[in-house]
Amino acid sequence: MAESDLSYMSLALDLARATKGQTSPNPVVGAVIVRDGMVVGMGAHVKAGEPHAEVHALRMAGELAKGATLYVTLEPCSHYGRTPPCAKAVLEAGIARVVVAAADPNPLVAGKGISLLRQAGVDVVVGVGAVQAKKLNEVFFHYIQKQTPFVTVKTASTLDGKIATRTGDSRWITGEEARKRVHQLRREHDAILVGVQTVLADDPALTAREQGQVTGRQPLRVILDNHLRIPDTACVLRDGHAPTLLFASDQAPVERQRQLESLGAEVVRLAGRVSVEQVLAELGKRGISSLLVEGGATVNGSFLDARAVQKVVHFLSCKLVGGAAAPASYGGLGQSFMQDAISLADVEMELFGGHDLCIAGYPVWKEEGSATCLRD
Ligand SMILES: Nc1nc(O)c(N)c(N[C@@H]2O[C@H](COP(=O)(O)O)[C@@H](O)[C@H]2O)n1
Ligand SMILES: [Zn+2]
Repeated sequence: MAESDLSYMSLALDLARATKGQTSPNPVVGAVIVRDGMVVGMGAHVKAGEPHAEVHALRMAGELAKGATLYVTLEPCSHYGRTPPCAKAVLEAGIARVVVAAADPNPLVAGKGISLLRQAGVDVVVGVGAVQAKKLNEVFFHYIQKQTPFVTVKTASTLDGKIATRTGDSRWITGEEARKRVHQLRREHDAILVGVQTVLADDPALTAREQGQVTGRQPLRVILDNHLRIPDTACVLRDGHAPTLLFASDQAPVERQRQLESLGAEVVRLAGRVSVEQVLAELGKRGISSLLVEGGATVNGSFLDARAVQKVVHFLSCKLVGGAAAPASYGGLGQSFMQDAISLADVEMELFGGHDLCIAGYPVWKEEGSATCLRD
């Protein structure tokens, strides 16, 4: 692999990274076209339904694309979706060499883009920057294969593992810098989920804010509420910043559902008690590819017990509150033995404001789980 291949791919990865959070359910993709050592075109996929990264780069390069090398972070597509196939456009433009970071796991593409190019005589190299490209598109890779959202559980606790004091006070565990990062995380997700207990205790807005202002794309707000106990006055029903979806049991009062619908909320009734598996299947059907769970101990524990967590983002604040009755980040059944503790892989740490440590990693699941109901 040539040194220059890595550096041009790194530019393509930067272009893709810049669009994080705005292309769902599509991947983030960057493309760079190089001819005789000069960058003659570049582009990124900006929004689902709009042209793919390769098309933007080809348009910029124009005639200069002939005989050039295309660096692209995801395999050029071969299918007619919302837009025509990029592999065809690459061939028509006369590109001589294509360097791909990662193959596309979309079953409609899955290697066909690469084959099409190779069959037409284009020199194709696959795997340059693959690790970074796959991580950048971890949401897309999960969703396109499972059809359920990639779940990130975000929690904040004190150093002694508490998410609130014994009186239930939880504002604020972390400082402003860490909270800024949480709003960025919210903006990058399609939906954000809490349980009704969190709404009753904190009345959160569940919006993505910048300097106190609700700006940009907002996640769908999802509340797990078996008995429809959410009050009419709840911020998520009143502020109009984003739609609110309530998951309830089919035993919940029909009259209450009507009242909540008249306030603009959507209610989905599920057979029996609301389960993590049912919620994820329903959100997946609605095209929600990423879900940020910001629940209390019960909801977080339910996701953990269901083994339905792809990523953990934990803010650890250098504070102690003590109190045997003060709740911890994850309730639920939990593990009986330390040897069954769920380890995180690919752990990354970042310090915010000098006192809040953000630990992010990927739970390693040893086996498949079974249906887990929410207890409230
Ligand atoms: N190589 C590549 N570049 C892009 O810029 C892309 N957005 C994709 N996406 C692939 O095509 C599917 C979406 O197609 P439409 O936007 O509906 O036409 C997406 O699922 C990926 O497989 N690929
Ligand atoms: Zn394409």
